[in-house]
Amino acid sequence: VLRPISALHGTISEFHALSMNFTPFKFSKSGLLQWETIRHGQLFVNSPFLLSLLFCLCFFTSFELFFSDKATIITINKSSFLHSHPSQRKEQEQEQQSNVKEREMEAIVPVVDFQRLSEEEERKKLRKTCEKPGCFRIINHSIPLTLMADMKSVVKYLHDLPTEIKMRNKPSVPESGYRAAMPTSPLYEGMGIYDMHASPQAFEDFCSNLNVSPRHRQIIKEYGQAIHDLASNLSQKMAESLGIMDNDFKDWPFILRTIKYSFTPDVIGSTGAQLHSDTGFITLLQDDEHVSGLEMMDDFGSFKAVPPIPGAFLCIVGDVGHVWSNGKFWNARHRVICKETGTRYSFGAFMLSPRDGNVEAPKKLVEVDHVQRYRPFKYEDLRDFRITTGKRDGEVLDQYRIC
Ligand SMILES: O=C(O)CCC(=O)C(=O)O
Ligand SMILES: [Fe+2]
Repeated sequence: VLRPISALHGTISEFHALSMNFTPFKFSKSGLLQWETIRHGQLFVNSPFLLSLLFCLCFFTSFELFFSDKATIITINKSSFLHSHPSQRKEQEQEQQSNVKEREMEAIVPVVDFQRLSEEEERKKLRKTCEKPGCFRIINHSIPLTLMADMKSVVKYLHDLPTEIKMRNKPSVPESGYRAAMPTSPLYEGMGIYDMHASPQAFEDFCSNLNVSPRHRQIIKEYGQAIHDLASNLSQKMAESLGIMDNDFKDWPFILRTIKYSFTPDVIGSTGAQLHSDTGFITLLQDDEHVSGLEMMDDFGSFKAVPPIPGAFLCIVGDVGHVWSNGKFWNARHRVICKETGTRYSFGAFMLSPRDGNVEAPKKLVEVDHVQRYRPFKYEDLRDFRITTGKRDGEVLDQYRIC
C-alpha cells in the first residue's frame, strides 16, 4: 500500500520509517518519477536533519511523496512538482490510486525453474501451481533467447504480410491456418501450423503459401521443434509430479500458433480475446514483453493482470490437462484486454491431446483417487462443441463430468 507522506503543500500526514537507500531514478509510463529502493541503513529516515530537509522540500515545492511499506518504492509526483494547481492534484491523486490498484491487481504467477525439476522441491512446486492457479512461468528452459527473439521478428513479419497472402494459409484443423480479424473479434488476428513435428508437409505448405524466406523457414522450424520438445518434456514432468512415470507426450499433436492484437487508442478497454480456458493439455506462450493485456481470473471471478517476464514462457493448463489429471490440474480461465496502445504479439505451442485416443485420466491415477471424475471423450468432440456453441470456458467440460 502506498501511503502519502505529504499532503498538499507539504503537510506530512503519515510517515513510515523503513530502511532505504535510492537507486537511480526513472520515469514511469504514467509520468511518475520513481525511485526503487534497495535495502540499506536507516540513514535517510533516522536523521532528524534529513527529515527536516524532506519536510521543507515538500513544503516549498509541493512535492508529493508516496512511500510503499510493501514494495519499498518511493514515488514522487513529478507533475505536482511542476504544476501544483489543486484541480490537477485531484486527477493526479486518482491516477496514483489506480496505479496502486493496478500493481495490487497483478496475478501471482509462480515461477518454475526447468533446470531444477530433478529436485523434489521444484517438482512439488510444479504440481502445486498446476493445481492452482493452473498457470506458471517457466525459466531456465532449453530455448535460447536468441531463438525467441528471432521468432518474434518472424511473427511480426508474417502478420505484416498482405491479407490476401495470409489468406492462402487455409486451416487443416480449427486454430490452424489464418484467422483474420472479425467483427466479433476485431482486435485479434491468428495464424497456426498444426502438428508440424509429425507432418512435415503441414510446415512446407505453410511456408510455401506465405513465400517464407529460407532464413525465416529455418527459424520457424527450429522454434517449432524446440518449443514442442519443451512442451512435451514439461508435460512429462507434470505427469511425474502426479506419480505417472510412463506417459510419453512426444507424439501428442500441437499447434504452433501466433496471435497479433492491434491495440489502438480508441479500443482501450475492449476485449482482445474473450474469457476462455485453453482446450489442450498445456499452452506455452511467449507473451509480449512490451504490450500488456493478458489477465487471469481468480477463484472469486476477479481478473488479475499477468506481468511479463522476458525470456520466460507462460504455461497455462487447459481442459485436457484438467481431465487427464482427474481434475487435479486447473484449467485456468484467462482473457486479453486492450489496456494500452500498441501491437501485442503472443505465440507458442498449444499442446493438445493424445493422438488418436481418448482424453481420460490414466488408470493408475483413477485407482489412486478411487474415482474417475470425467468420462472419456475425443478431443475433436470437445473442440467442435466449443466452436458450435461458442462456449469457451471450462464449463464446456460439464457434459463429461461424472462427479
Ligand atoms: O495473447 C495472449 O497473451 C493469450 C492468448 C491466449 O490465451 C490463447 O490464444 O489461448
Ligand atoms: Fe488462452
